Amino acid sequence: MEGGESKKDGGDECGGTIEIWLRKHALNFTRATRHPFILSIRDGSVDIASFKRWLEQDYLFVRAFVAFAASVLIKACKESENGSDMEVLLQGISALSDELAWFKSEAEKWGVSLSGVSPQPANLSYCRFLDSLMSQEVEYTVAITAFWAIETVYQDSFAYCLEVESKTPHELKETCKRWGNAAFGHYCRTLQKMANRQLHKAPGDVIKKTEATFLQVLDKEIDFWNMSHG
Ligand SMILES: Cc1ncc(CNC=O)c(N)n1
Repeated sequence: MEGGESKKDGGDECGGTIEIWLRKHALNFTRATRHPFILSIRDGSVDIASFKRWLEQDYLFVRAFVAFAASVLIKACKESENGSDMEVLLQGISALSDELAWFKSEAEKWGVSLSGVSPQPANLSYCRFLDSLMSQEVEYTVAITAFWAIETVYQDSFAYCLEVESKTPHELKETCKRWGNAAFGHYCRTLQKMANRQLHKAPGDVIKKTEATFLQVLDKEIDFWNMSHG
């Protein structure tokens, strides 16, 4: 621990609320980040049709995620103490712009057409959930924690596919690096500190609501991976 700074603001790497929840809900977190689809990428047995299905659906998801990210940014702007949160989120949105461009070029590479894709039920359900979190009534604490969880599931999942022992096919390395790279890992840890800081000063009912939302994100992510089975 470096000095008292991280303790005071609730950003404690081992004792923050988020770290407690990650231990308490380790089974759910593992289900979301070690899904059979991810394991199949990591061991090289991945079915390319599954990968293409995931790519199509995730492109649609990310378009909805941009709107959610913008809503989190607005909440951060309204919380006067969160000047630096606003900057982190703005950078995140800027990265999503590159990400949409990446989806288009990746789809072309795989001969996938993104224009005719319709969202699967699990995707629709996840997008509706994001919509519900965009409401003005949803506290910044709830929204920033959901945002952290959504980004972190991808970071943790794809970083696992890049570990030295992994047998991830060469053609999928780029995809894994998109979310599994060290800079994205750092971004997720920054989001985690932001969420912890909010939770540190939140009233009990908001903390409860945030924990339930975190668990909902994990369930939605599992359902999303399940779509790749077809
Ligand atoms: C279903 C899902 N969850 C998280 C992410 C990662 N965030 C933005 O890209 C994603 N692309 N898709």
